[in-house]
Amino acid sequence: MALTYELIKECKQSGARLGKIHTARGVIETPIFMPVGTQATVKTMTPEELKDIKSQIILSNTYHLYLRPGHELVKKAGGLHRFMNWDKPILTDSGGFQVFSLGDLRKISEEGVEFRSHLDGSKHFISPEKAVEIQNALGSDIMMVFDECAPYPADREYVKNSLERTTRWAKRCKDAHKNIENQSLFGIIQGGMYGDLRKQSAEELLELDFPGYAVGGLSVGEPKPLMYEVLEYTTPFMPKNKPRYLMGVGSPDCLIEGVIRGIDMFDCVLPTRIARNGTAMTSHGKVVIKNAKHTEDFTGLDPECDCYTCKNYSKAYLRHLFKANEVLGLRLMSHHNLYFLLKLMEEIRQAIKEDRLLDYRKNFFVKYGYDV
Ligand SMILES: CC1(C)O[C@H]2[C@@H](O1)[C@@]1(COC(C)(C)O1)O[C@@H]2CNc1nc2cc3nc(N)[nH]c(=O)c3cc2[nH]1
Ligand SMILES: [Zn+2]
Repeated sequence: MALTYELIKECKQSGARLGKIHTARGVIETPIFMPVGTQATVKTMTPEELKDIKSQIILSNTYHLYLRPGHELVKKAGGLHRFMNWDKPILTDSGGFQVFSLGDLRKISEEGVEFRSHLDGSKHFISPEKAVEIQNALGSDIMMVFDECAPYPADREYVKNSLERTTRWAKRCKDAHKNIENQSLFGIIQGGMYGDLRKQSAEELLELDFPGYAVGGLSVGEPKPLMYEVLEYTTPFMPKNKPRYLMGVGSPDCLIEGVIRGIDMFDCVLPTRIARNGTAMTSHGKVVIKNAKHTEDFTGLDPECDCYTCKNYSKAYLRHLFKANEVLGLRLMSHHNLYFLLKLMEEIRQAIKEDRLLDYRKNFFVKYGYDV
């Protein structure tokens, strides 16, 4: 079955919306946060634990899985869902961003991108057609077109040429993605920080009629207010009846601000990455567990969280695990951070239902310690 989006409700106070994405592997309630499982695993978490915290969909990466273990091997294993024992939806990023941010010595041409692997320096070439072939082998439910995420900052002429090539690549991806049942290909809007170029990219890609669209080229080091401004300008050009995905975001404030500006889907390595460094996102802001002040703090990580970690372990114990380099510390902190963001999205969905999203934002920001 082809992926469809059901618009349930538009928020009266903002651009936020409540929706459902219907896929062959189940329904995804939006707005949604997607835990990142770059190399076919959401680091330290089992699929059962991900289900326990109500993960509806996870993200994996074409670039990484192509380099290791190889998409042909994953295909032989029965596809990515079978390989990693995850039977819910998977979205794969196309490798465009990773090639530019991780690969080395990359050479870009109309044909595609030549780059050296960040693993062993071996030379590789990925074209739009190859990116589709890899994602088809992986069997992800949502595939992304092969695009160029323009660097930040970048001059207008570069961004314009880059977005026009990304549109040509998107067409090639669409042509290569024929008759692939149960795998939907999303377009990615580029245009850097230039409003008129964002409009041009959106209009060109809408002509290709993808079942969903992402906003790319953001969360690349630009100030948050600039990201919000570009979003504000871009989402109105995106179809109302299709999912809108903001790539690489993120932090609690950006998730709320993104939803308010009409975004339905988010992904970011942030919650799991900072967890492994010992930082927790809690209802009252960040907690850096290795801080000495937690040495004899026998209370839970977050008094308002009912996750497994917060119900069963103290800050003192978590601090001990991190000081002792115990793997359990990474697992418990990752569990909490993912639970925290997934619960935030659930509370945002509820606030949209009850037309109180802006009040929710204000209360959350005050408690978390953000500037209101
Ligand atoms: C690469 C890694 C680990 O993911 C984080 C983090 O580093 C980093 C690197 O620069 C900072 C901001 C410091 O954070 O930004 C990543 C999260 N931002 C992001 N992910 C994206 C993925 C994308 N994929 C595609 N196909 N196209 C895009 O335009 C695109 C844009 C994106 N923006
Ligand atoms: Zn918790």
